[in-house]
Amino acid sequence: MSAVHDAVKIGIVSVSDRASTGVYVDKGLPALKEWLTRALLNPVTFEERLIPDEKDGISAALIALVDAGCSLVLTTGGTGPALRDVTPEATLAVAHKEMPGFGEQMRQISLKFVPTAILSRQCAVIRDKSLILNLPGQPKSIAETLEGLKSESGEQIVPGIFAAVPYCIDLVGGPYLETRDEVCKAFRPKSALRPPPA
Ligand SMILES: Nc1ncnc2c1ncn2[C@@H]1O[C@H](COP(=O)(O)OP(=O)(O)OP(=O)(O)O)[C@@H](O)[C@H]1O
Ligand SMILES: Nc1nc2c(c(=O)[nH]1)N[C@H]1C(S)=C(S)[C@@H](COP(=O)(O)O)O[C@H]1N2
Repeated sequence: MSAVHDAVKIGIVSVSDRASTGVYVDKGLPALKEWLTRALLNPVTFEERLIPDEKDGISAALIALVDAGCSLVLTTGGTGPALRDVTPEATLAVAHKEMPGFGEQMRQISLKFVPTAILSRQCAVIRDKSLILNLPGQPKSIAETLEGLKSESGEQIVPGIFAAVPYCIDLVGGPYLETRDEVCKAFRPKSALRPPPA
């Protein structure tokens, strides 16, 4: 498997005052790893951070992960309206480009799960050759936004945002990400599809 799929380094960042100080056990990093391992065929190396809701510390972690070669960086937590929620500000502070479609689509998807979806200010940006994506803090929101909503028979009712992630990473010069269709069917234009190995 690993011979035919590009290796990828992914940064995962859980932003939580309480989990980072041990008030509760962090469920964000395990949920991110579980979903990404299930969804991707590529061999993945994870770079993990569990940090408090501090803007400068979050920005510094994002820069360090991009500089370490992470093609994709996912954050969870700190996207709401509370005073301490500053993950979107910290993300925008390191942006070279904003990718507003991801935040818009994630809020649309999340409305299928919770009426408070619009309280998340989650955003996505490009920095160098990396895509940085904010997800809400509720651990269950990770699979909800990445994978979307499926019926009991597995039929996709609302597509998750991860379907657009592999092509986005192609466009910024990153590795060729391939997904398990039953978890998340990635979309690329035909002209961008890599021919299967002979
Ligand atoms: N990293 C996490 N691990 C486990 N549960 C979490 C985590 N982050 C959030 N949650 C759960 O989701 C709820 C809402 O998350 P939210 O990000 O709003 O937390 P918060 O009120 O900002 O506090 P904190 O930053 O201390 O996690 C929390 O009350 C908690 O039950
Ligand atoms: N898919 C999904 N999106 C969600 C939620 C959720 O449970 N599932 N929670 C909402 C709530 S209650 C809040 S306050 C905001 C912000 O959450 P955060 O501050 O933990 O990032 O995300 C929203 N988006």
